[in-house]
Amino acid sequence: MTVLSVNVNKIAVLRNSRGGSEPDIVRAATACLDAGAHGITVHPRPDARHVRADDVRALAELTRSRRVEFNLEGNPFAPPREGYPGFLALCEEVRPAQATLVPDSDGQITSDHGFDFVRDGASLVPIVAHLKSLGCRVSLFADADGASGMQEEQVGRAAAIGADRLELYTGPFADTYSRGGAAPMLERFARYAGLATRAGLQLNAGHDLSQDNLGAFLATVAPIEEVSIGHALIGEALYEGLDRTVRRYIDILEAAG
Ligand SMILES: CC(=O)[C@@H](O)[C@H](O)COP(=O)(O)O
Ligand SMILES: NCC(=O)COP(=O)(O)O
Repeated sequence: MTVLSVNVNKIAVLRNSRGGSEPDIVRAATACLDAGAHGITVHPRPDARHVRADDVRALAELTRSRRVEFNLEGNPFAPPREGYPGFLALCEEVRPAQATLVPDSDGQITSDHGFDFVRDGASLVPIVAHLKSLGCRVSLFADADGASGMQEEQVGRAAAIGADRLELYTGPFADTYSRGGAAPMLERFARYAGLATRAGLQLNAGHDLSQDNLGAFLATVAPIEEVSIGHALIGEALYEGLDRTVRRYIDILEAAG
């Protein structure tokens, strides 16, 4: 079975909007694990717009105590700055079970592309080796739709880098799925997955996956070891939790007379 790692970045977005400590990211992650999630993902960004270094430390502690996977995502080339020690420094400190390298530029609103392994492969080799020496499984964010170049060439270069897995960037799939007619895109993803698997790479997938599109994706693209899901899952949790929560407030008001 494909395992689920819940990305809790959005809990920190809500928390930071008021500057306090609620909603509590460790409590939210604990609820996800209690519900059966297999791991927790965060993607701290250099501008600390949501998850911060302290959150990374607290979630590393939680996942260690629960013996589940902690997946830390980020750009290893982004320089450290005040409040952000840098992705590699965080990995050295907390030793996540999985480090997922993502080629985001600073200030990017969200991840929107994978690595071009022909261009970036050589620079990734020592970073991947270092992370593996720390005991991390290493995954590389990848454009399965061919946006970075020919699939055969991209997968061939990716396989030579030394990483364990590729994370298929599913944004383009989710986009076409929401507009209808995702079959050609799914075929491209399935083809890329076949090439990568034959090259000895395991596969993760993530970005804009949701209750709506996940089943269709997994029915066509295989084998996927892990999906990391955050934005849609937290939004869906609001819809699914609002009814119960509002009823509790009504109960309090009624009890108060
Ligand atoms: C790599 C990836 O697809 C996710 O980590 C996504 O980028 C979440 O990051 P944000 O929550 O900052 O959008
Ligand atoms: N790696 C993808 C991830 O962690 C979550 O992406 P999204 O569901 O927030 O788009």
